Amino acid sequence: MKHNIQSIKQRFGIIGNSESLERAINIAVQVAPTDLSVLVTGESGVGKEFFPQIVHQYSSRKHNPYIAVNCGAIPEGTIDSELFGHIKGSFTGALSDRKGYFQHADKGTIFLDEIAELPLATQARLLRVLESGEYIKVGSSQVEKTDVRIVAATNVQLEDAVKHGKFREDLYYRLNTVPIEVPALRDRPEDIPILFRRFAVDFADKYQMPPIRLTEDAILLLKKYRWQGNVRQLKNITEQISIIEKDRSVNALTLTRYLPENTTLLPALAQQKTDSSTADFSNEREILYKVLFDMRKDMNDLKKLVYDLMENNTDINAKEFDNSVLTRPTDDRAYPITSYADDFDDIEETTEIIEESLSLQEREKEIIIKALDKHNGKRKKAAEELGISERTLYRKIKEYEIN
Ligand SMILES: Nc1ncnc2c1ncn2[C@@H]1O[C@H](COP(=O)(O)OP(=O)(O)OP(=O)(O)O)[C@@H](O)[C@H]1O
Repeated sequence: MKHNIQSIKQRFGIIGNSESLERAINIAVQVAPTDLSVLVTGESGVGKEFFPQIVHQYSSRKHNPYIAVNCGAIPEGTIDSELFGHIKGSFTGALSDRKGYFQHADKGTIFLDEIAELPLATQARLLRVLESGEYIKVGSSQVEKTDVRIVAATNVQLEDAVKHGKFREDLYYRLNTVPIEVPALRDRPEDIPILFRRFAVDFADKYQMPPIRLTEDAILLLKKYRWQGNVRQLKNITEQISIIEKDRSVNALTLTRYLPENTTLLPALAQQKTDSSTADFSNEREILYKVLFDMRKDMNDLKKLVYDLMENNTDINAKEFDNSVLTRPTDDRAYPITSYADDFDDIEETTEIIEESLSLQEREKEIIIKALDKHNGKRKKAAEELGISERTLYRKIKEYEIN
């Protein structure tokens, strides 16, 4: 059956007309009626979650269960039991028999997100399901059968994980029967303005305000930006601007205040909100991070300028300073420096303080620990409060070795 790509996009709320995105959608629709496994790849925030849904909805399994499992959010100790179930008494706390997702999803589709996070032992169990539909519940010796279509997704290079012995090669080939690559936003800049417009209209609706619009220079800037956090980041920034800016016409200058320097840290914090009550908290923090980043950049520029001037033994006149270096993005005020001698100590001191407080990774770790403490170690709640996805939190916990 031939499906109209526009109606598919409309049905799933997918925005964008780029060839690479449409190609990915077409593959999903074409492979849907078969029972082949599908591996969806692409950077974080590109919209991978639409694809298993397309595969399910256009398959003969569409009236049966669709179960999405975030492998990265389940602790290693319980993942086998979650996926395959367990029998009563198989471990402390196993007070009764439990069905696993593979049993629940029988005759349907299971979406295994963040597949690279699966421990090797679980990978072996999964391979068996893929090859024969068989699995064994934790603590049991009885072989069970299931009829499940598997769609997996990952934002890491599985080939690398295979090379490093973290992912089974046989499982990789078995999953990768049909690969779907979802393009990064920077590789389809033509989709950026239309995504922005749609999000702007959606947030205008949500917050009962007129939609924000971009000026020409702002559109150019958006298209040039690297979007490490992809569509999720674009959506998040559109939301921030929609809430904060009174002037609904947004130019490039305004926009720069919301575009973080490209770092690995900020996109992680620029995740989609899950709960409106957490929106203010995380927005505030993101803005604070951005201000700190901008301040550090300004201070470094300033330091360099002062050292250069010192070295050249030049007579310093504040008026000769480039105002952009002395302008802080928070309020657009210039901070005039009247004499080098008077201010150099202050600058050094301030730089030290700022650099200290700008050990952002430390700060991030601290914030994560606080959020976990506050919610008695409950990752779901902590992730909600932090405005990041549970799997991002899981990754960060591992990265920072938080116990
Ligand atoms: N083409 C698109 N049109 C509309 N919304 C999109 C599009 N792509 C992504 N989004 C939105 O961006 C956000 C992130 O998408 P999604 O959760 O699918 O990303 P992902 O690729 O699964 O990322 P991760 O690997 O971090 O899980 C969601 O709110 C999603 O609705």
